[in-house]
Amino acid sequence: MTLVASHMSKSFGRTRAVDGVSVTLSPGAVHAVVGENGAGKSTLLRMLGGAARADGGTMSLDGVAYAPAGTAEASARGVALVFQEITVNRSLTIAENIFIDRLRSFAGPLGFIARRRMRDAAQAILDRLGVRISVSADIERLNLGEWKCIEIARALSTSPKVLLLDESTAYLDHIEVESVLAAMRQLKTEGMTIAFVSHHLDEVRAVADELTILKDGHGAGTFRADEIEPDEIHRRMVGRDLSQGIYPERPARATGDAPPLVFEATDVAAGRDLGGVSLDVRAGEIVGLAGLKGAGADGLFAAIAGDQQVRRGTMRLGGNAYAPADPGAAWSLGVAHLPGDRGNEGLIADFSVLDNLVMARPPRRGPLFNRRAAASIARDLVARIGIKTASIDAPCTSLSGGNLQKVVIGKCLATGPRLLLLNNPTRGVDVGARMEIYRVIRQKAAEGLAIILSSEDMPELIGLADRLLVLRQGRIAHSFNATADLAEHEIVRHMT
Ligand SMILES: Nc1ncnc2c1ncn2[C@@H]1O[C@H](COP(=O)(O)OP(=O)(O)OP(=O)(O)O)[C@@H](O)[C@H]1O
Repeated sequence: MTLVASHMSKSFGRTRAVDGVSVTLSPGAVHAVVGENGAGKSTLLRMLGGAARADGGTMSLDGVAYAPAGTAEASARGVALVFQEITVNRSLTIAENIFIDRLRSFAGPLGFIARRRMRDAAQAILDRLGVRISVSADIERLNLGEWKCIEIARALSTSPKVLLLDESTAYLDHIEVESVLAAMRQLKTEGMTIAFVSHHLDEVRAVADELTILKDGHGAGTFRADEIEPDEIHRRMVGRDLSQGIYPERPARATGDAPPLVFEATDVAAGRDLGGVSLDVRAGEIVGLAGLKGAGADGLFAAIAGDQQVRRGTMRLGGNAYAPADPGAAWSLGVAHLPGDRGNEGLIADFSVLDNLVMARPPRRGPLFNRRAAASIARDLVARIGIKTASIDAPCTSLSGGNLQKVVIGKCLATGPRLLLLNNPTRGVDVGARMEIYRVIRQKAAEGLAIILSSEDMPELIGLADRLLVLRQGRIAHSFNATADLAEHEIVRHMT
């Protein structure tokens, strides 16, 4: 099915999120949409998928006018959209989540849902996607990437002709990314029309036939994917040359006394995943953690951040025994945690940018909230991290996904922590903004902050971490004492 969208526009108040953008999505082809955070990618996809009403422009499907009033109408016309944020309902089963809009189609003559049939159908879709998820698994125990796969399966359950994926790979580890990219290739050969948003040009180059670049709501060109070089894409997206690399220079290794130890874990076991890990982090150090989902990094962060009680082993912070009873206790002892899922854990979306930035440690004058000090902290962070927002009082619901991520980072820095736990800090963040964030992280380390960085992005670990630990099955499988000359495959080799 061919989806033609001409001169699409959408404003939010005075923000022209999408301004006169045209795209043509063709059957049997994958069309990537790339651009900086806030460039209008999600808004464009949402209009195509019926989740946002266009202010201007026209669309057609195989030549027939198409102006969906909602996602249900789009779906009935054969267009399915996977949203950027996680929308899985944790109180439902995996199969119910996949068929959430069509539960009734599994109802028998007496109105009971034929659960077995629904489960089999759900499993068939997951298998088609190539991901190893069993429908009988407990949904609460799945990780973010697996939830994302359930959402993609939900989109496929309607047998769409057009599939729109908004940053669906951002939550996946590299094995899941491979599965989803392979599924996209397969769907393409079956004649599906596919559009997807990604900040990873390697993915774009791996599967896309065409790509459209958005810049500040405008179309900045549509190209055949094999006809444009990554540097040129970056230049058009960001408006500057990034070929010099996006990682800040590493400081020379200090000679003389080693900086003080900030954090030590000895044989720490916690939850389901963490089997016994020892590590230490010194002031000014960035220690990287690599590993597949469930390999232990999330469990380790949960233990350090006070989200999960330690089953065995000990932790020390600044030389003192450290066993936070809950996340509040960890924050107040100077441990800031940037969670992997900003939607569920990091932000209160209805609150303003200011409120979210200072939430973890609101400045006070006596017993009262000091709004003037809070505004000054918020303004400083907005400028330093480059948060694109109409004002510090705008609600976080008005920010694009990548800018939300920057707010979570700002929130962590605002507390002046001594240990910072970063879980995929640049998930969904565009390359230009990533560069800014890396600069801030490096600068904070230079000021003495101890940082543990867990990431699914191998180049990020190599580019930023001073040392790297590879986790496998809850334990440290390998340590690299330097990362400057590491190749991705050397890390991956220890992960599986
Ligand atoms: N509901 C909303 N209310 C107000 N402004 C909004 C709303 N949704 C989006 N915007 C604004 O529209 C612009 C485009 O946002 P959009 O989410 O489409 O960007 P994006 O390219 O998908 O970014 P990202 O890569 O960060 O996800 C941004 O300036 C954003 O702040």
